[in-house]
Amino acid sequence: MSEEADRQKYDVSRETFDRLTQYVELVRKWNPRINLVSRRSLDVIWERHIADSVQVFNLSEPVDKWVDLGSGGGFPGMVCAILGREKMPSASFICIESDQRKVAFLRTVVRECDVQCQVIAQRIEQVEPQEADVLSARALTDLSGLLGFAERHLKTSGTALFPKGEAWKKEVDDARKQWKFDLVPVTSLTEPQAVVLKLKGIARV
Ligand SMILES: C[S@@+](CC[C@H](N)C(=O)[O-])C[C@H]1O[C@@H](n2cnc3c(N)ncnc32)[C@H](O)[C@@H]1O
Repeated sequence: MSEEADRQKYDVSRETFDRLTQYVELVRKWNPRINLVSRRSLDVIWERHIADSVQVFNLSEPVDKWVDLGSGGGFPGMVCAILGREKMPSASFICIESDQRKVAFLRTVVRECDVQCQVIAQRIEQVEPQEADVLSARALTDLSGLLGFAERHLKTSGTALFPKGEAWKKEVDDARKQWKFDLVPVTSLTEPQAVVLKLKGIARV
């Protein structure tokens, strides 16, 4: 596919596409040292990680504050911050990550790609409550664990966006023993068995 077709597929400006391209290059450069994504998935980084993150971003209305937990190499949080510069210019984006090497990577991306994103280098449990409008997290922990983090960091009226693999229904059943929430499972555009769980009204049972 040509670069222009790719850009149109993600529906972003030339400037945003260039930032994403620069970010992908940094992931490729740092990956052998700190394993940001699996080596295999590096070959399909656009289809697997960028597209996965773009679809999370596209599930949100414009908001003021977006917080991504356990951001690792920046999926989906850093991609959302890059898209947000163009599409949600008044939003602030925050990535929370406790691994210092990954934090160093994320801060390099912020600097070199000129992204507006705060990187908090602490454990999620220790960061002061964030009152986020949107909370995202991919590949961090099971849904019950994520809802515990949402209780701390998501506004009562906020939305959680959690990509999940094919075992998502079991995670939802388990979580319902302790939590109530309104759920919309959105079929993943990158993997037909996977979903992005969109949750609101999260509260303990
Ligand atoms: C499996 S990786 C997923 C990274 C990224 N979200 C992705 O999907 O590519 C999980 C990340 O969460 C971070 N993490 C795990 N527990 C954490 C905690 N309690 N506080 C902050 N970061 C945490 C790890 O350091 C790791 O980078």
